[in-house]
Amino acid sequence: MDETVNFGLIGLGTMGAALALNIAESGYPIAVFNRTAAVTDDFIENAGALRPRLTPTKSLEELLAAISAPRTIILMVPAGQVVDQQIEALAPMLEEGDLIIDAGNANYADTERRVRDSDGKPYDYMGIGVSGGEEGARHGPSSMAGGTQAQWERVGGMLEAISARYDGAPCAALMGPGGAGHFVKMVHNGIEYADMQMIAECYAIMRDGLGMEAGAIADVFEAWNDGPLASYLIEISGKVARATDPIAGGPMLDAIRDTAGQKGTGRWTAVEAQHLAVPVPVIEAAVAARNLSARIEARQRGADAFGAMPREMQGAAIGTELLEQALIAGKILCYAQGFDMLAKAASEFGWDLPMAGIARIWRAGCIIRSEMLNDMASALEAMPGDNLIFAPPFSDLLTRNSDALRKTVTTAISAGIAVPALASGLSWFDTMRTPRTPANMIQAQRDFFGAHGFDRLDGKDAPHGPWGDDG
Ligand SMILES: NC(=O)C1=CN([C@@H]2O[C@H](COP(=O)(O)OP(=O)(O)OC[C@H]3O[C@@H](n4cnc5c(N)ncnc54)[C@H](OP(=O)(O)O)[C@@H]3O)[C@@H](O)[C@H]2O)C=CC1
Ligand SMILES: O=C(CO)[C@H](O)[C@H](O)COP(=O)(O)O
Repeated sequence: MDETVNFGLIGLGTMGAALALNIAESGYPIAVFNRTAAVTDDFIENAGALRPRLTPTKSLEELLAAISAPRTIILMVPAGQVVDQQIEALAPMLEEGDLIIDAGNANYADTERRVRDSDGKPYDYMGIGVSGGEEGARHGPSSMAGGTQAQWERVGGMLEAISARYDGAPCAALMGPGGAGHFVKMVHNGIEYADMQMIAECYAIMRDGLGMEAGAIADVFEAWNDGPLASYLIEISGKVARATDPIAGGPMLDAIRDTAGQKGTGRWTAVEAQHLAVPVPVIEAAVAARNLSARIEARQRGADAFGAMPREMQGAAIGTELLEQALIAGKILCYAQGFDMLAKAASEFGWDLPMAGIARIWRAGCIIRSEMLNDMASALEAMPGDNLIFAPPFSDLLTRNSDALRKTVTTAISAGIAVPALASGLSWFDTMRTPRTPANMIQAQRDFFGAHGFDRLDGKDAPHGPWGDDG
């Protein structure tokens, strides 16, 4: 084994520490640096058998001195200014052939800018999206690389070596140039928000509508994890529902405040979707739901002013089998929107995004990993450029399960259980099967107040309405 240190990593937080151990374990000795030196000391002390492959350093100068050319320095720090500060601090000390990789969650536009800024400088720059949380980073993440083919050839071997595997295939691939890797990771996180929100809405129906205890809800998630919904997020939802509060006893879930945090990747997805004019309402609903969850005082005020929701669900309106079918339909609609967004970005930015390849590297390692992604990879391969809802087996699954989604949404809404993600998915699906929408009214209104014109159905050249003095 070659023990030359060619890699360095800055930021030994949750992800950086796990990634450094994974890289070392996969056969790549690595030097590490952390702003707070005590964290580096702890990290090294707890590195066990991997200790000889790890070089602790106490300054950026020491870090760079510990790495031999060709030097690759991985940043695993919070997005935004911190990344820029690290690049600024490193840049004067870098030499021809050095490569900086931002492996955190960066906004793809920042990555594009940083790649442009590296032009004419001695160092190269790559943005790589890494998913899988702490466990994935330690034992096998899914990595979405942005960069040139030459850059991929330089670091792809290492990324594949540390990655998760699905049927032996590594979950790491080159997405395209510049910010493409971070764009794909951003959409992954948007889908993650939507997946999580739809699961939470099913939990709300079980808890508030069906009056089920956490243990019974855990049973349902565990059963679902043996069916078409089998996925990491369903698996951990079962574990979460099963867990007992070590402090007060009782279900852990019941002790957790209902305000969802967020670091911004879901919001970036919604904002970028608007820039691209691509409809991703399930993701947008999931972001809005997190924002609303944070307004805990306003929600209490609303309950006091207008009466608390939800109401009890009447009769045995829906069962958990129907709920499972609804979630199957919702999940397909959400992924169809996410892949649609990727396709739009590819055509807008001139990226040759490997659509089926993206589904393939999401099959293991990442937070949204699921069995369904295997079929999605085949569908995207068989019908490139088409929306997933039209590709068997998803068209068949939607035909079979969309009525359950409708019944679930209408029943939940009748009981005042908010199901924004499931409902948005359904409305998107309904619109996708409506040959004549009410947009003719919008066009008439726009023409009335702004003389914006419209197309006539009969093709005649008369682009304005008879609005007279009112218009
Ligand atoms: N946690 C997760 O599940 C995932 C996170 N990510 C992304 O990975 C990146 C790191 O996240 P995570 O490991 O969770 O974060 P943590 O908060 O656990 O760690 C942050 C790291 O960045 C360092 N750091 C913070 N601020 C500065 C600064 N101003 N200057 C220098 N170093 C700084 C910290 O050093 P110090 O010890 O001195 O504070 C620490 O090493 C983020 O971009 C995140 O979005 C990606 C996928 C999953
Ligand atoms: O990238 C991730 C998973 O894929 C991170 O865990 C990220 O922090 C999740 O986003 P948020 O904190 O906004 O829920």
